[in-house]
Amino acid sequence: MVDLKINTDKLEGFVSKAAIYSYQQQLVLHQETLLNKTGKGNDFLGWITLPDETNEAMLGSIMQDAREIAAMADIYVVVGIGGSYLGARAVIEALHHNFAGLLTKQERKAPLIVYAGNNISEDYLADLMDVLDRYDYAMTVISKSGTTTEPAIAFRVLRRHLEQKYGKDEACRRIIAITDKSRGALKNLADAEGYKTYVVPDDVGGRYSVLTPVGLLPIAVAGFDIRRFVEGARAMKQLVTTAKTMDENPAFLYAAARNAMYASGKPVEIMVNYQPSLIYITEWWKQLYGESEGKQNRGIFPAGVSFTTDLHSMGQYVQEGLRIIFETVLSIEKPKRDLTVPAETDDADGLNFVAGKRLHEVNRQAELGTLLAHVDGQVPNIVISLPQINEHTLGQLLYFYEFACALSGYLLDVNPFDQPGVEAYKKNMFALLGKPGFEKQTEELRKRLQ
Ligand SMILES: O=P(O)(O)OC[C@H]1O[C@H](O)[C@H](O)[C@@H](O)[C@@H]1O
Repeated sequence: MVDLKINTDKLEGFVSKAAIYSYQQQLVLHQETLLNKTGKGNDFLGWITLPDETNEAMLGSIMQDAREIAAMADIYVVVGIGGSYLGARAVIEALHHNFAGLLTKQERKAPLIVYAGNNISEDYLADLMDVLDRYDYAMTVISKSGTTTEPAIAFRVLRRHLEQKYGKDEACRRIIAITDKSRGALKNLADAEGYKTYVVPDDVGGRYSVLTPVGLLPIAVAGFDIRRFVEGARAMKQLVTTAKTMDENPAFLYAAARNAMYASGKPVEIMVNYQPSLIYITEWWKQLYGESEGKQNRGIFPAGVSFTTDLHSMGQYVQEGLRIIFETVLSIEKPKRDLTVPAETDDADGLNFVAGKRLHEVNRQAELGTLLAHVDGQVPNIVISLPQINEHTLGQLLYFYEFACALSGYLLDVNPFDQPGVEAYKKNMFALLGKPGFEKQTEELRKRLQ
């Protein structure tokens, strides 16, 4: 069953319902194009059928690995960047206790997941190793291409640390590589060292890979139910790949609404949440939409805020800054916990008017009040709601975002499955570091920096 809902009522007055519904026919064609694999980037459509293809054998193998890892490690290091880590982190942080790092392993019932290889900060990695000196740990290194610099450097450093700590054979038992089936430096290394490996399928790009072992292994190690997660995605797949009208298909409505916003002069979409645990869902969404749509000098700019925290910083800009923004609120109907505001006899802080109310009720009124204030400030709002955060609803949500992204990219007439622009910084970095083969650029760039 799908329980994700999308509401575009608060776009009224900015774009007409007719303008949104005018995308209907195109969306039906794009849906077919995706399923028939006849559109742009059609060699990267393997993600569409992942929810059906992830069978019991795959889930069983990952869950078995997760049990073994849990038995040997207090900490599990996930080495990867971009699509090779954001999906796992998004789901894990959404499901985790907010202070998982301060709980014991027994309380967590699983190793603590930490992340490396998503930056090149010396301080970050050195600080991480201080911690890894003190705890039992294991790690996975995830890179589809197997050649990305950030995770490759982190893995080189951490591999040395792991081998010094446990010896080569035991270190080998504690490493799983997730990469291309046959190509890339990581694949070569994994073969040479004898690491266990999982494959990122050729036709699944990094940012669409959360339903492969790239996302599933870390999520399982963190103690969450990957079967329910895949089931959620499967339910959403069934809906968004078959429903042919805007009213039935939430991916149609989201893709159409955001394109109508863009066409009306609002090129910035801010994803809003009211739970800090959802910040990485926004980070994952930013990569998905930013890399998929930002090309050929077009695309909606994906930004994110976490309210009410950011109402005390970015709130001012959203309310009164340049009117180029629309918001998409990810609204959660029911919290996982139960906490009420206590009553005080002297009411010195004047808060007795909320005494006895759940904190969630206060948060909810903040959400509704903000929605109206922002709409009054000329910031239209789309609302995506989930009854609660759990593995099933997250599976639905992530697949919904993926399918809507593919449709939205086609509406913008770009290839939503490539990211040619990402290479520019890499080439410069290699040249500046003096990588063999980049000699000419090295000289040119160094001159420009003098
Ligand atoms: O999995 P990898 O090949 O290491 O790629 C990791 C990430 O970095 C690349 O530069 C791309 O921009 C991302 O789309 C990708 O997810």
